[in-house]
Amino acid sequence: MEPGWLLWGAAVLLLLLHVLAELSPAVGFVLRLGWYCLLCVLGSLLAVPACLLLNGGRTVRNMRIIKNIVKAFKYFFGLKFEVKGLENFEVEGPAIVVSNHQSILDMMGLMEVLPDNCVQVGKKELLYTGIVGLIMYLGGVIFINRKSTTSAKMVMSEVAKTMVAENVKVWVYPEGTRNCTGDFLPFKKGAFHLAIQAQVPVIPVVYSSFTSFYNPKTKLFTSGKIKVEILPPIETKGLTSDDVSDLTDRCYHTMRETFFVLSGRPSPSEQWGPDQPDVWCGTALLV
Ligand SMILES: CCCCC/C=C\C/C=C\CCCCCCCC(=O)SCCNC(=O)CCNC(=O)[C@H](O)C(C)(C)COP(=O)(O)OP(=O)(O)OC[C@H]1O[C@@H](n2cnc3c(N)ncnc32)[C@H](O)[C@@H]1OP(=O)(O)O
Ligand SMILES: CCCCCCCC/C=C\CCCCCCCC(=O)OC[C@@H](O)COP(=O)(O)O
Repeated sequence: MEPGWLLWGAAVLLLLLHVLAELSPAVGFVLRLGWYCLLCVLGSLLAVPACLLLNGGRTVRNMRIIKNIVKAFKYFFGLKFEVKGLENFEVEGPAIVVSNHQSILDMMGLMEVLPDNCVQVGKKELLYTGIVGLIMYLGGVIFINRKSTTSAKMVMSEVAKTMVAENVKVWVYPEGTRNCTGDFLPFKKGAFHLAIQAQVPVIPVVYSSFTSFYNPKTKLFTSGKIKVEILPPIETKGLTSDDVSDLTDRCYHTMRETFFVLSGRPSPSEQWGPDQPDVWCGTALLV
């Protein structure tokens, strides 16, 4: 087929998709989410050779390459980030970063603020998403098996040693799963065990609620603004395993309070629970 016809075909297809998306929010939602996944695949196709050529294999240095590519994604979706407190990342040495996790779109918010030398903890299933899994592996993502507490704890304990030896920050989503309910899930304690075992500070990062522009239940995915706040580090020097619960609670309450402020919603004490408890925030692929 002639290239001219191909271009015409692509233009007509894009126009059709655009009209469909405008006519039906559900179609628009699926198309936008599909486009996001396609961007992740295309970005990975670009990043994998760059990471291999420039850094030779699996290393946290690859996160810079990944970050620079992913930071461009927001323009395709009309998303704006307003970031406060970046200076709080400037701690000497390693740290545990904890943040709320609403959707697979969080990847964009993550890369918007990701400090140097920082890797994320992710579920091992992500490793099997083809080229996207490969780029995560090359970026140094630490994969855990959520179906085995013993194995997840062993991996985390190993991380406590290596992050100090290699001066790396580790980003954990303490809710342990995506949650787009407009509130927080209870925090799991792995991140806080890790911080105390390594005697490194915890840096909380809060993203405002996505529910005004992204809601899988109502098939909403439009442009929007996300407020991000990096809170001051919480020291763990001298804390022991007895302090894990207190540290977890402290982070949870500070972050949840900040979440409601950033989201322009009444403070937690004035309301109860999630506003849409059964909102599911994912794609079937990422089970
Ligand atoms: C260029 C284009 C690129 C395109 C884009 C692609 C890629 C970009 C690259 C990188 C970005 C990657 C982003 C990845 C995001 C991934 C997000 C996720 O996958 S979130 C899901 C996975 N993460 C987590 O689950 C972390 C949070 N979970 C925990 O911390 C858990 O505690 C756990 C360690 C996983 C264990 O969980 P489990 O449910 O099995 O058990 P419990 O939490 O109930 O704990 C049981 C018990 O054990 C105690 N505990 C926990 N951890 C420890 C520990 N380390 N040491 C000792 N004890 C531990 C815990 O306190 C409980 O005891 P108790 O009840 O007595 O308190
Ligand atoms: C050979 C297999 C081919 C599969 C191709 C899959 C292509 C997938 C393409 C793009 C996927 C975008 C990946 C973005 C990564 C987002 C990470 C993420 O947010 O994972 C969710 C995880 O935190 C929690 O999972 P659950 O909420 O518990 O579930």
